Amino acid sequence: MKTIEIEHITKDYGQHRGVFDLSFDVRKGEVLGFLGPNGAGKTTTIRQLLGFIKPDQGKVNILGKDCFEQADEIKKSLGYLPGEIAFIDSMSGMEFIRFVAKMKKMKDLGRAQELMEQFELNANGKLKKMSKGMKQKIGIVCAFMQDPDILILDEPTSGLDPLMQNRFVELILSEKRRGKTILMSSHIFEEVERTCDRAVIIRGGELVAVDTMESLCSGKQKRMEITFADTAMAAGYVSGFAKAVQDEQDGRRVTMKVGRDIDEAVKKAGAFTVVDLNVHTQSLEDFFLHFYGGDQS
Ligand SMILES: Nc1ncnc2c1ncn2[C@@H]1O[C@H](COP(=O)(O)OP(=O)(O)OP(=O)(O)O)[C@@H](O)[C@H]1O
Repeated sequence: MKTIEIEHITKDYGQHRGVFDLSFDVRKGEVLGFLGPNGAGKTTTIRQLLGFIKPDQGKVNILGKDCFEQADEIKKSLGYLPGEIAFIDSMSGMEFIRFVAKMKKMKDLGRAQELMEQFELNANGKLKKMSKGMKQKIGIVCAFMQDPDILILDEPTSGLDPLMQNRFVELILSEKRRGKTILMSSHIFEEVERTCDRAVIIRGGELVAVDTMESLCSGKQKRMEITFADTAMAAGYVSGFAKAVQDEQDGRRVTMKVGRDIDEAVKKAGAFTVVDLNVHTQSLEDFFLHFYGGDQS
């Protein structure tokens, strides 16, 4: 069942800025990664889901309701973390959390308290004196504290240190186990790889790819480096495995890029004496640059 449906939306800001004929959906209970370089149109898409702007063409629905016309009804089931949060600087973090809770008509702040503990957040200080990371934690508390069924998160870990990024991944995984539906834009490939079931990749406002993480990552390659006991063995290996290249400086060493043929690469080496072996996996980031093309900013 589709929880979020984006059907052929266009929001044209001119000069090829915006999103163009974009379609994808988020299924009930899945975590969908929404990826693309700066200016690709992720926030523009998310703002249409929140009903802040109306598509020029096409339809955006959440739970079968129109995101623009029925935004107020949808908001009851939705937790939203904006890319840039509009804080009221004169408030303390805790006052802001209470203010948001009041707007959401929440009475019980138990879940907010749990989240503050989980993210080691002391929200008593004034917002204007808080670091970007602390403000981001407040945004996370506000998005999750009502225990919504659907979460839309725009760059959720921006400003968080690696330890807190990890806590965030744990939070997403536990919410996923509880059946939540999550759409998350991100530049952090590791968090996408660890949390998402599928990913949508956009560039220049247009869809580039949509697939399961498993299938997207199956194209990831490894760089393998084998050192044999002598140069004759290395030459023998290269003659039997065309992808391998013998090192010009150290003739005992061969290097190659392997994917699904890793088994063949390893088994062929077994015919010789291996003295060293190194395997470097292509990062998800390097891998996705192939989809992004050369216009990363
Ligand atoms: N209100 C607006 N008026 C004019 N142009 C806009 C407006 N909002 C966004 N744009 C342009 O639309 C394009 C997409 O912007 P958007 O913020 O959606 O990208 P993004 O994928 O979220 O990027 P980032 O990763 O940098 O946050 C950009 O070229 C941006 O300058």
